[in-house]
Amino acid sequence: MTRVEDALQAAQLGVDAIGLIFFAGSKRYVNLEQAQAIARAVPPFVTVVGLFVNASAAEVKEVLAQVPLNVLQFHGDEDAEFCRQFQRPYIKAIRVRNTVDIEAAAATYTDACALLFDAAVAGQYGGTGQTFDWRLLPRQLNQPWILSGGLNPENIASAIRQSHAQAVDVSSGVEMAAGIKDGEKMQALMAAINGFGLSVD
Ligand SMILES: O=C(O)c1ccccc1NCC(=O)[C@H](O)[C@H](O)COP(=O)(O)O
Repeated sequence: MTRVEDALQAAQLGVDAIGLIFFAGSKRYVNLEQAQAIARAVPPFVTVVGLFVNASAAEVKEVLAQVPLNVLQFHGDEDAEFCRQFQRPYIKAIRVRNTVDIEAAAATYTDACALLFDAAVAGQYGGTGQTFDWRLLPRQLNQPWILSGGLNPENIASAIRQSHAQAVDVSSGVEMAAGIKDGEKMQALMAAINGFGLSVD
């Protein structure tokens, strides 16, 4: 989310969480002022996730001091020791190429509140709009996990059926332009997943 109005509409549609990207290399980057406005505007029952890519600990702490984030999401090459130092639950994003990536992540980020499985696209960390082979996903994992990567109103139901995901994370699939959400697409996505009873970010 980069705009208060998009975050409010998502909250109205019933999402469980919204994400704010503090990675300057993203088209969806938000500065501290934007982030504060969005985080303060959303209702208290919507989890505000702050997303970082290979930031320094000082950068993460600076954001935490100024923006009320509930959860941190690390989308780069951060190790578990780095991720667990901030007194916030954390999500570790994994760019999936094969089942070994998933098994290694589950063995490494044991204290993550969730693992997020995303598409692996060379030279990009996330928000790619690309799907990956959902058959690689585990039937059972001793950790909550989130399906991500190229999800949109058209493929979301099939993705959930095939992957058995209990939570999904969607970005470009509900946008009209990078960082600008499309209200109709968000509505269509939520309608498509209605009935699955899962978490949406
Ligand atoms: O969205 C970005 O611009 C981004 C850039 C760098 C790292 C992560 C980024 N997004 C993180 C997300 O959690 C996205 O929702 C996820 O990658 C899925 O994106 P999409 O395939 O566009 O739905």
